[in-house]
Amino acid sequence: MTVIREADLIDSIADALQYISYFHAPDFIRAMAAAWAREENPGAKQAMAQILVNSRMCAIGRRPICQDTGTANVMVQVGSQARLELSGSLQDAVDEATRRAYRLDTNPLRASVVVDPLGARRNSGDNTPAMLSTEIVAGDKVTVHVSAKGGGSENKAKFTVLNPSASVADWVVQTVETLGAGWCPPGILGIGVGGSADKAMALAKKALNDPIDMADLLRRGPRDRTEELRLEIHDRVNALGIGAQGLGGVTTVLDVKIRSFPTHAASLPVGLIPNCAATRHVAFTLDGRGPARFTPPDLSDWPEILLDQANAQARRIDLDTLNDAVIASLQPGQTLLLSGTLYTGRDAAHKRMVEMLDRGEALPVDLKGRAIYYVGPVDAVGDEAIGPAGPTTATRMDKFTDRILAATGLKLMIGKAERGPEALEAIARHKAPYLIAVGGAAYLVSKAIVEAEPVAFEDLGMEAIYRLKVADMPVTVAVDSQGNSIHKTGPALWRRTPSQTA
Ligand SMILES: O=C(O)C[C@H](O)C(=O)O
Repeated sequence: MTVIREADLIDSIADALQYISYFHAPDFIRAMAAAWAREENPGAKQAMAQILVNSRMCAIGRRPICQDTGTANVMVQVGSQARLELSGSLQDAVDEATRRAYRLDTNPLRASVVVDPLGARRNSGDNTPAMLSTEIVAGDKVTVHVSAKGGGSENKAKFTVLNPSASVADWVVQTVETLGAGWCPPGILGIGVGGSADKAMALAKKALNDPIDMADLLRRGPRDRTEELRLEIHDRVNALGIGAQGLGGVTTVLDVKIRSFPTHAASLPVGLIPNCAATRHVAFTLDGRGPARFTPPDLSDWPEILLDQANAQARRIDLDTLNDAVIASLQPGQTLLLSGTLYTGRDAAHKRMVEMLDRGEALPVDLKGRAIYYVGPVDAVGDEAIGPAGPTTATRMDKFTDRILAATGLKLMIGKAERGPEALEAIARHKAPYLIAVGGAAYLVSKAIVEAEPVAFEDLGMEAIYRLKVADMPVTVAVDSQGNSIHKTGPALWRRTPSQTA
């Protein structure tokens, strides 16, 4: 019987969480670089360029790829001939590893987990508890899959039970079309087919840990029904034209991973979980000889990309002198470099602001004529003004938008992904455009933030309101002051007929 020490397990999981916070896996870099190289829509290509440049910066700077450093998803497979020497529960050990990783002073990760989800939704402060799953397998080793799963992509998880004669591909393609861009495409689709409801979702999650090998599959052709289905879904989803960040383009998915399991004769359960541009996972095996070691990828794995050229064509906007003429002149798809003052505010801050307005109270910040950035940043280290600070999904703020715009005179919103009908109407009514920064380029974006100061709701942790000073922050106009949205026109332009259907 192999004995695995608790300290080795904890150290290995903590190191894995740190490692994946700043290193994309080489298979992901290769797939994203290939998608960037073949992209035809300049806006989508630029978004992927930012993702790749950000990724390389993070590998060098050892800072998080995305401000959403995710929930810690840990799958532990214990060999039946291995013994885990634990002082408490496995959950306790995994939580200790999570706590250590997320609170590491040289690279603190963002605490995103809230306890009491139906009530106070208080941030646990250290990203615990981890999402732990376990399995007893054959053998005398312990294998652990560690991933950091972002909220934006996890929010788009879907489940259905199809009629056994129905098409899984049809359901997946129709479903992805409804997901919008909050999951930060281009990414990976994890699909679980069969089993029971819970089994199908677990399979989908597991599938996301499988290597990205779509390029090989395209080259050699399918060998079985699962590979045929992967190819069909890959082709048909990319033909939807959603593209990077939902801007329209050739690539929406880099790969489609499918796992299946026997199921009831009456059922065809299907789970779908997307993974975003900040796909982060690693696996290791413990054999009783000490903690796992992780080898950093080679910097030559990343393509050489220069962003300066794109920035040279961007329009500079001074946030401190915004006026109606400037606002009215913003065009969907235009790239901007923002400088000046803006405020942050995301889910919890919006809810609280609207509750204050409902009670007739004054807000703690004056948003008149200002821009708000939907962001929950990572804490700063060293001489940083702020840690990685990419945008969060704006769609979640839609229900608050009309009220906030009407009550405050806010003039610009910055986030990621599309706005829904309610927000588009509010934007047109109040002539307050919506801009997007690239989800998954958080460290790059943070380099444009030169000052950051929490000014309200500090009890909300990363959801507090900050005053930021930015210098040349790169954004794209997504919705103009008339309510015209690039998330409608872009994908419509890039939609095409799938080249092959199995
Ligand atoms: O929480 C965040 O910072 C982002 C979130 O993952 C999202 O994609 O909306």
